[in-house]
Amino acid sequence: MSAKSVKLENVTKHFTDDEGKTMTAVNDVSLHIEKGEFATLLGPSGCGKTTTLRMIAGFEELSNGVIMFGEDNVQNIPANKRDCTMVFQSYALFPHMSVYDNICYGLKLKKLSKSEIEKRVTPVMDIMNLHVNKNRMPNQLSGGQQQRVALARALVMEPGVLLFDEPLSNLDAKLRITMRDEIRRIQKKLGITAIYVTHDQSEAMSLSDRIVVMNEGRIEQVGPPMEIYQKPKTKFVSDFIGTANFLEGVVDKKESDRLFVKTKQTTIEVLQQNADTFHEGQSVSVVVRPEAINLDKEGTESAKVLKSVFMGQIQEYELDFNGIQLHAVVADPGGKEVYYDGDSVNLTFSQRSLHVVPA
Ligand SMILES: Nc1ncnc2c1ncn2[C@@H]1O[C@H](COP(=O)(O)OP(=O)(O)OP(=O)(O)O)[C@@H](O)[C@H]1O
Repeated sequence: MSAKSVKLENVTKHFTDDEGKTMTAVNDVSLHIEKGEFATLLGPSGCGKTTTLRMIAGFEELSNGVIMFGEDNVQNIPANKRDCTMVFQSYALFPHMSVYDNICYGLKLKKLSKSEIEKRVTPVMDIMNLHVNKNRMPNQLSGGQQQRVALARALVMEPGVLLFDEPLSNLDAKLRITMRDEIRRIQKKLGITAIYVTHDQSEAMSLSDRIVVMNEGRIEQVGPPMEIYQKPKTKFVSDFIGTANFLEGVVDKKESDRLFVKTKQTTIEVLQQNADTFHEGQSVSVVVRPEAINLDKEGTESAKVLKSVFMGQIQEYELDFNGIQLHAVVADPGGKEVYYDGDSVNLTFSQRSLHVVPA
């Protein structure tokens, strides 16, 4: 298996509907995915992630731009000749073929000998734990087992790039977690370049080296999961990834690595690496993650508890903070003072968990 890097340069896709109206599904997207990297395209329905994946696979033509696999421009290479394989949401197994024959299908098309096929298929079936089901038909398998066969069928092709189009959407919640761990384990073990499409942020967080957040056909931000969560560049990203409270205000003062934001509720000091990209007087939103809010009897800012819910590992609060509602989450509630509906509390914000984005 020889993993390939994938480069998209100014890729655009227009669609024209039956009435001749044109819409832009993917708008000037540039992206470089490294060899062996796991990258996830994440965004709301209709943001263009599947279209982007389909262009990489060769199922859709580009309206503009270039896609490279390694050093090769793949523009004139049809889908079945590209060095990539796609795993689909629907598994797309052949119902009349056994597990083994499904997995071998692509290799037979390539006219590999029986012994060569065996050599490739056996280790993949080992990794995927599929030997016991070798002779079964797809309709005798559970959803998770079918998806495992679909993944095995893709892996035996030893593609330079492995593409996933929401492959776990049809599985129940528990199995989704098992399968995503399995996908990640195998991808790491084999060093495959993987591009994965999902609208499920926890899937993207747990699988990816980098997440590509898309919105309305454009890339909003690319980065490792933690960076996307802690340092969102836009309000859209902070809202789409995790839960966010927003305090709207203006930059009152800035220093090299911090901003002082005057909001209607309070003035907040935020440690901000890119403070120099903001200017005094600029309208901004302070992203306050639920875990950035500390509740105490003593503190600088008072709030009222509207709702307090014990969830086992966490205590969730809805707070009224000078006219706006904040959602707060406190870990390990057993070891801390718990507040109840109607209580007055004081708030402090963990500076390091705050972030400022343009309004
Ligand atoms: N073949 C097509 N003809 C016309 N419009 C299309 C076609 N395929 C996609 N679109 C439109 O392009 C936009 C992007 O679609 P795309 O399927 O890439 O989004 P997505 O982010 O993958 O969404 P979802 O998660 O719902 O699959 C949508 O507005 C969609 O309606």
